[in-house]
Amino acid sequence: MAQYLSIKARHEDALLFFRMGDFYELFFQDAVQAADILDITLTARGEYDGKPIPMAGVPYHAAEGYLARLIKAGCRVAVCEQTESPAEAKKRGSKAIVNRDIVRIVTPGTLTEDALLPARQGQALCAISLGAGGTEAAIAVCDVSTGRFDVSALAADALADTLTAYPLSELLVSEGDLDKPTVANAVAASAAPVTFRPARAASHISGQTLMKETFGVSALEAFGDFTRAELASVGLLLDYVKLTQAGADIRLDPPIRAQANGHLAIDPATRTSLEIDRSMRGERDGSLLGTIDRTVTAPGARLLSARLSRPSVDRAEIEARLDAASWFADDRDMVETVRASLKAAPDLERARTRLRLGRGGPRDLAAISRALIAAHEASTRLGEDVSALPGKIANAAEALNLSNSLNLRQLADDLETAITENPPTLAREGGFINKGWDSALDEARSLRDDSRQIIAGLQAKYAELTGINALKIKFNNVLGYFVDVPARHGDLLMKAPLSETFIHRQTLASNVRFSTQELSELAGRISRAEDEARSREIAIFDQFCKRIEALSSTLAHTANAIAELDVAAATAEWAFVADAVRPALSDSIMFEADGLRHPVVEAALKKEGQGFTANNLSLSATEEATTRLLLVTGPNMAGKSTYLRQAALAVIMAQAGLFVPARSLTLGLTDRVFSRVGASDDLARGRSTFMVEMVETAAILNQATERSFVIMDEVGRGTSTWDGLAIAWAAVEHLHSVNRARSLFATHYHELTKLVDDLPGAANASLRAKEWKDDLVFLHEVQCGPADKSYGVQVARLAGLPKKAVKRAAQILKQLEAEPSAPESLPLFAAAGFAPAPNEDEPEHQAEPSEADKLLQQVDPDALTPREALDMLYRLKALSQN
Ligand SMILES: Nc1ncnc2c1ncn2[C@@H]1O[C@H](COP(=O)(O)OP(=O)(O)OP(=O)(O)O)[C@@H](O)[C@H]1O
Repeated sequence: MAQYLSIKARHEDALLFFRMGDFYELFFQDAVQAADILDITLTARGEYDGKPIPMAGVPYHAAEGYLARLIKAGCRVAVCEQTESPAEAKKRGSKAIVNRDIVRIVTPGTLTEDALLPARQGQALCAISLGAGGTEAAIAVCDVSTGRFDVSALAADALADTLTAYPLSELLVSEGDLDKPTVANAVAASAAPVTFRPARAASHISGQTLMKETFGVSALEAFGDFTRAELASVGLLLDYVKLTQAGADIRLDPPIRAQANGHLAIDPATRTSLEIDRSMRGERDGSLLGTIDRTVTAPGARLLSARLSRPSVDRAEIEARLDAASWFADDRDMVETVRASLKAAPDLERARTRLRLGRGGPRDLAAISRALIAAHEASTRLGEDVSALPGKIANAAEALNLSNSLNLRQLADDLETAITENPPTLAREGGFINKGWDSALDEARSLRDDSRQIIAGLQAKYAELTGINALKIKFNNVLGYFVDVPARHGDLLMKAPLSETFIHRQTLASNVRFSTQELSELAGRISRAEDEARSREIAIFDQFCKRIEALSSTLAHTANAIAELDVAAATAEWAFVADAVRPALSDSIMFEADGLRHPVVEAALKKEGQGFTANNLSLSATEEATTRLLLVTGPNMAGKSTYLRQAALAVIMAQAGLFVPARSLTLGLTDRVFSRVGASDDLARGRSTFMVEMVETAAILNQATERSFVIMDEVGRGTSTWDGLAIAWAAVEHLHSVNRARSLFATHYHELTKLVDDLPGAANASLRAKEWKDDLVFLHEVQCGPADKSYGVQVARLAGLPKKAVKRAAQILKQLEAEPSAPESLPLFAAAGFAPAPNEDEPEHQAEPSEADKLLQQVDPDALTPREALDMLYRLKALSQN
């Protein structure tokens, strides 16, 4: 208990997994909490302060599953192992306790086990740090399971957007930054578990020191010119990795400095509403990624996911990705052969990292060998002449071809020869090295096997000696090898002369067990040979780990090449299936789509045997007279949202370097995509539906630039009609005249369609529907010009509203339409020649009080006689007419 308590005291914030033999035990409050989460038995062991100590335990060989559940439930787990064997402890005295120490702290952002990680998704542990002025920030992001490590500097108010572009599993924040609004905002937007760290961990000095230490360099220039904030974020990150790895060396690849503004910015609300990698229900199914992902390797799947989450703004990079995909798209057979080879490649990236971290096993060695062989095979399919291939494929072909690296070839060959077909997860289980690889191992094994043979022979000899045919030689963990006879023969062996050979060990209800001198000697020989074999195997395993560590950066390169090739082939494969094309990129600010479709809606309709109607869209912010803002109207359910979303998705896919579902698309590179689609409460952050809608609208109107792409759906519907209409009206004008972004604006306010008369860059489009025999038929076709009406009541009927209610709604609608105060007569529309939105930089004009105002200010109504009041009214009327 003293040992337990001293270790626990250092890890108050984590559940302590205290290794005792074959179990991890938890005590006190930890036990109560874990028993509750894991649904395991809570027992008690010993006493502390006169009270029983609550205890719960999990078997070590099944610990991964339990760990996964605890992490999912938001816990952190400190794993405490026995750092010596009981035999070693005994050397210090018969009562000595085995030494124990923390070997690792498992947190949501530092997982490496396959069982604990989704294979097709990365995990990002991210540290954020603010510069001294509070406007500059930096983030350091790593994936402990693959070794990737990125650092970037950015504006503080871009933190939230950037964070949500990563598959964030844990966010590290310095306690010194706790009260900064930009940080609080980023933390709230990220929705990942947050770990607060002492401010001293986030110093640029600590960042410098740790980085030098980790990568064994004396100067950091080789990695780039880091800002103070970047170094501080690196310090925060590396300090935490070190802490959770309990002093083991940090094993990350050298940092890649992501370019500031190197990505298409997508804010968290847009990300969610466009369902890029998660559907609204939080699942991968039904998201864009879930629909288009045809990768066959785990690193490929993670790369595709990263590209969709962080599309590029670098034209050369996007073109290079598209070149690679196009090369495959021209040759379907090539796609099939390469994918077939890659399919056999296990997750090299994570296997490599587990081995580097000392958490790997023989299965990871086999994974590396199989991945290298599969990758080599894929590279040979790409053709002899690498120079004829597009850049990315040529690079991958060279990296994967084992003939280009003697060391890798040797490693792959050796692993293939040495490691058995189905090796165990843990090296100490043994039996994973093939016969013929190591003569000392073979010798130990044959000694063991020979002795086993002799033991098998002993059974026949003893049966003959005793005349007991049912005599057996068995083995268990308590007695080791023993002679087992049915109970009725027990006495015979316990009496002379047989009792001289057979030594009684155990009497059970139906059996009696004995040992013999000869058996014990043989058992000793077997166990020594087994120990020898095991330590030989572990030594061989360690040698392989060292070779892998030495080749670590080459292997990282191989894993990247596998991912690149896989994504390019998968893009082409999806293009075949979905009839997608390569987008053309342009420098002018345009969006010209012919026959554009929504990949997810189309796939869903296809499953039901229905077709999807493709539509065109042409926007350009380059020239004044062309349409940059399209007002989209149409009945409910006509396909407005789908039309808007497919355009935004096409921008994202194209800039991710993927093909787009269209007959053709030309896209002027976009700096940001904004989407305000549908509204939901964000009660956790104390925001009502309308508030959320306005916050998102504000973000767009404040930030969208001429290079941005904006879709806005039904802005203003969360409040009263007139307020909503007024807000929508103002938003359209602002988008058109101030932001000047390429925009699609869907609305049910038909009054807005008149705006195009005054806004030269705006036009109307509508989705067609036909009334047919009292029914409504949606054509899903976009046409020029505004829609005639909403058909809301018809849609309500389709949705199954009670007949009585539908009838009543139709009646009310008729009345409203007939009333003189219908929207057409609103003052809002009288002012059709709407003045341009006031420029924010200019102070708003303060009108002088009018003569009538001045007069009114002097009047005290209570002091007036009725006669004077009437006079005053005449004077005011005269003044106002002047
Ligand atoms: N181009 C299309 N081709 C075929 N079906 C489509 C198309 N667009 C939309 N749909 C179908 O119509 C349904 C409704 O589309 P959507 O949500 O875009 O309509 P909406 O006009 O935005 O409706 P509301 O105004 O009620 O929000 C979709 O779920 C889809 O099944």
